[in-house]
Amino acid sequence: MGANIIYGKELAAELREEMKQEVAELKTKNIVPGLTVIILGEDPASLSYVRGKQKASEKVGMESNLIEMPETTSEQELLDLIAEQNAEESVHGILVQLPLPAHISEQKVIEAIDPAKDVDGFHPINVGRMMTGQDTFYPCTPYGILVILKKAEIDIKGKHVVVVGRSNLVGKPVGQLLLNEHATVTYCHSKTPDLGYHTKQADIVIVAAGKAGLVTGKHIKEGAVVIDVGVNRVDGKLVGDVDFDSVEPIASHLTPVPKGVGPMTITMLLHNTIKAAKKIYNVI
Ligand SMILES: Nc1nc2c(c(=O)[nH]1)N[C@@H](CN(C=O)c1ccc(C(=O)N[C@@H](CCC(=O)O)C(=O)O)cc1)CN2
Repeated sequence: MGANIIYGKELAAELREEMKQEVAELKTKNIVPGLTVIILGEDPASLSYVRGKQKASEKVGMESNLIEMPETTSEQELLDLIAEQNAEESVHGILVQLPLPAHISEQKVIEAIDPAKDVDGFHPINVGRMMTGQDTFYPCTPYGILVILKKAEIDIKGKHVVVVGRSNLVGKPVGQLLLNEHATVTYCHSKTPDLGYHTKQADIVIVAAGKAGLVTGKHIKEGAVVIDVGVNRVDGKLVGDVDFDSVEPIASHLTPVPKGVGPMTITMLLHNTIKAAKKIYNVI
C-alpha cells in the first residue's frame, strides 16, 4: 500500500497560523516577541536559512533583527555582539547560525548566549534541563520531529527508536527527547558496524547522518516509521539521507525531503521565541 507521507511543511503552516494569533494577543499586552539572528559569512545555504527565519518571524508579527557579519569577524567581536544582545530588552531570543568559521569556537559562542534567550536550545544549561526532563528550550529540529510524531499520533512510549547520527544539533537531542517520552533509544553512527542490524529492529528510525541515500529499504522493518532529517544536494537536487523510493513501500510513515522535517525547524524557533518572551514577561 505504501507509506503515509508526512509533510512537515503543512503542519508548519498550521502552527505558524496559530502563532500569528498568539503574537497578536501578546501585542494587546504590549509584548512583542523579538528575535536576533546573527550570521557570519556568505554561505548561500546558511544565508537562505537565516533569511527564512527572519521572514517567518515577521510573518507571525514578531520583531526580527538579522545581523550579517563578515566571515573574518573575530571571536571577541562576536562575543561582544552577543553580550549587547543579551542586554537588549526588546530582544527575547538570540540565535547564531551554525556552522561558524573555523577560527571561532562554537561552544564558546553558544555558552555566551543568555540561557533565557537561547532559543536554539544549545546552551549547556538548557541541554542539561532537557536531559533531566525539565521544561526548557528544546533544539528546533529535534523538537520539530517530536511534534511531527505527536501530531501524526505515532506511539512513542515503549517503542524502539534507532537514531542514525550523533550530532549535538539533531542526533543526540532527538534521542534524548524521545527517551523523555519513554522510548527505548539506540544511537548508531559512522563507526557502527552493520547499521542495518540495528535499524531493522526499530519501530521508528530517525536518520540525521548527512549522507545521501544512506538508509534504504533493506535497512527497514515492515511498518516502521522513518523520519529523514538529511539535507544533501546531489546534482543540484535536494535529497535526504533516506532512499525514498525503496523505503516508501515498506514504511508505515515517511517524511520526504524537501517539505518534511526542514520547515518544522524554523517553526519551532518561532515557538521558542514566543515562549522566551512570555517567560521574560511572566505570562506563562
Ligand atoms: N543556529 C542554528 N544553526 C543551524 C540550525 C539550527 O537549528 N540552528 N539548523 C541547520 C539549518 N537550518 C536552520 O538553521 C535549516 C535547515 C533546513 C530547513 C528547511 O526548511 N529545509 C527545507 C529545504 C530548504 C532548501 O531548499 O534548501 C526542507 O527540508 O524542506 C530550515 C532550516 C544548520 N544550522
